[in-house]
Amino acid sequence: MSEQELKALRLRIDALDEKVLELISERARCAQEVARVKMASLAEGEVPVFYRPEREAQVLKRVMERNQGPLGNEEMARLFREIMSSCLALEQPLKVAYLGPEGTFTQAAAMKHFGHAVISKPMAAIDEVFREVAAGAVNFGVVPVENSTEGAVNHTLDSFLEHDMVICGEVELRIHHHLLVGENTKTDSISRIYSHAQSLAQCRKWLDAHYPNVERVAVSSNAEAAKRVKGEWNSAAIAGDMAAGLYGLTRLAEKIEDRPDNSTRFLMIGNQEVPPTGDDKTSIIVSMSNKPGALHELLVPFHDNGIDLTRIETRPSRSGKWTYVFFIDFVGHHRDPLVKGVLEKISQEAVALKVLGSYPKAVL
Ligand SMILES: C=C(O[C@@H]1C=C(C(=O)O)C=C[C@H]1O)C(=O)O
Repeated sequence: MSEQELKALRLRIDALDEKVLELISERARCAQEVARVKMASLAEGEVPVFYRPEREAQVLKRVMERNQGPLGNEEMARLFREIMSSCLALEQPLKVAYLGPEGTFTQAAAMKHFGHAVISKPMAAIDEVFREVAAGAVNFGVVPVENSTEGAVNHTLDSFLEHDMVICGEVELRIHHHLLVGENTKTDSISRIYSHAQSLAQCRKWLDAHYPNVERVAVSSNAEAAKRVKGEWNSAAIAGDMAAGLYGLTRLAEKIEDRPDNSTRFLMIGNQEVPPTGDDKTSIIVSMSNKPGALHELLVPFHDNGIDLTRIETRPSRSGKWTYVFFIDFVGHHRDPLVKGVLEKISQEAVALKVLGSYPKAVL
């Protein structure tokens, strides 16, 4: 390509950037106007709600539907995600607590869902994320809930039994694990591998094949594992991209998860009910009396009404030995007439039924 051609193209890009800049600024001014209208229409003593997850889901979907390429739908939506995040921060920056420390996949999930213009706060444990939201110190919390290889994150499910929380969103993240070492690590004499128990389990076969006799040490998070190896000579960590970058570690092996589609689903928890978007999911907790056919009775109304169950999980109820609660996710919003009918039917048979929340299906 000639210098001339290149110069002309760069001039075109400069001109387009000017337009993009002007349009983004116009959009941001519009969002400021939205904030003004929201404030003006408040009743006496009412707290304004700036963040509207149902609206954001619709904006992203529209972008993906209209996108003509050459950028892919996900890539385009990711750019718009960040624009919205910055626009919302002009209205009011969101405060978000997540399972830390910095560099966890939960932090990456928080950024994927809310964008980077939030004030984020790492917490040491899942339960602390719940408590931080309950105390009103942050607007939302982000916690992992299930992994496609390893199943439920029990701490999260159990925390829902102890706290009154509303689920306001979900996000799915592809999880790639790497074997990481620090600059002082003697790579031929690794005697210990640190990671979160979930991550060790997600890489079990790879570890059995490559490091069968090395001690596997479970720590509170894979970011914590990454932090530890920095100062140790004979240890490695299993963690993801964010932690590797944050602690300046070298990758001895990449993408060592046993299943290539290894993904984790995260939930956004808060106090805000989310209105229907037309493409929603609902999560409930149900406890049934311990009698024959109880689970069947619970499932029949879903089947009869053609409601798609996406997940069912059983946990000890904590209120009696050998009694259980069911965590159920299904497609639909609790305000949909069909879903309302199903929930009424179940509550007639159940010992207890709690709707944890209805929220837009993950867009990204
Ligand atoms: C602008 C609004 O407020 C926020 C910002 C949005 C945006 O930038 O598009 C969308 C929803 C809200 O989280 C709105 O409610 O429309």
